[in-house]
Amino acid sequence: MQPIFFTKLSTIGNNYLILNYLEQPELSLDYANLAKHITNPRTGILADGIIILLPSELADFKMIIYNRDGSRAKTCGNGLRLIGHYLLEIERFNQPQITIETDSNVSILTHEEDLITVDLGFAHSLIDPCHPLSLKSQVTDYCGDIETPYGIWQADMISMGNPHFIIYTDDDHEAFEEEMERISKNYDVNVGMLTVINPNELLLTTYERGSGLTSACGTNAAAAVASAVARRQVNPYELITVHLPGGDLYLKWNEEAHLLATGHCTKICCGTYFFEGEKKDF
Ligand SMILES: N[C@@H](CCC[C@H](N)C(=O)O)C(=O)O
Repeated sequence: MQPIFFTKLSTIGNNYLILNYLEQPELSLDYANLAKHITNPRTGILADGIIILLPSELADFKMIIYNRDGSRAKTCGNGLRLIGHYLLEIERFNQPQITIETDSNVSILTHEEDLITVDLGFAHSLIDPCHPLSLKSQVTDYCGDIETPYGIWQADMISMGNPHFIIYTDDDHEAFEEEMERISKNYDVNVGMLTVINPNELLLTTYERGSGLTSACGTNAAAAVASAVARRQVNPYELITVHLPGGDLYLKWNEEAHLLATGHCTKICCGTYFFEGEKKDF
């Protein structure tokens, strides 16, 4: 039985267990298996995933993300801000900005008091990965057709380092939950149903790859803003409020066409989980 010390943090209801291996990387652990067990709502600590915090040779710190089902994620917008919040608390975020390596790239974090902003960089098209979205992008550069029981849907196929489909609708998002799950599993992507409220406000529901419906997904919100800016549905260079089931996230497409996300983070609890390896569920 291996004791795993964790800290659980949440931002607008998207919550992760942070395992701090900065001082002594724990390399022998099967993190994928651990993620499945430790996040189990009945026999573990309910969470959307785990984040392993490690030293980095490329950046100030490194983080590795596992979803609830044990799949590894390339990056995590909310997780990056949660790591910033955690590093502030343990007094390892003493400079104006820090850099975090993920499986996808290096992201920059800044803070004002305890409000963390993450620069998620460019949005890219999943259709043509060499195509960063810009105000000159054409819809055909990033939008593709997908087959659904409702007919052919159009999805904006966007990478924020991890893969996203953004689907526009004016209908109630709840009606599409099953279909979002099917699309997520078929295409191995995070799926966002998006409604444009006005040029500074969006409504978004996300079915996350590997974690299911969550209260909020930072990279999906960034992909939604990138799509909506490219389609001239929301204003570039201004703060866009994205209303998510767990609350509001504030995003901006800046002058460099980078996506920035800001929102509050909360520490929920910390403790020790006793990992038995392969365990039987009830
Ligand atoms: N909740 C995250 C995204 C986590 C990873 C995602 N499920 C994936 O597998 O790509 C966020 O806030 O970005």
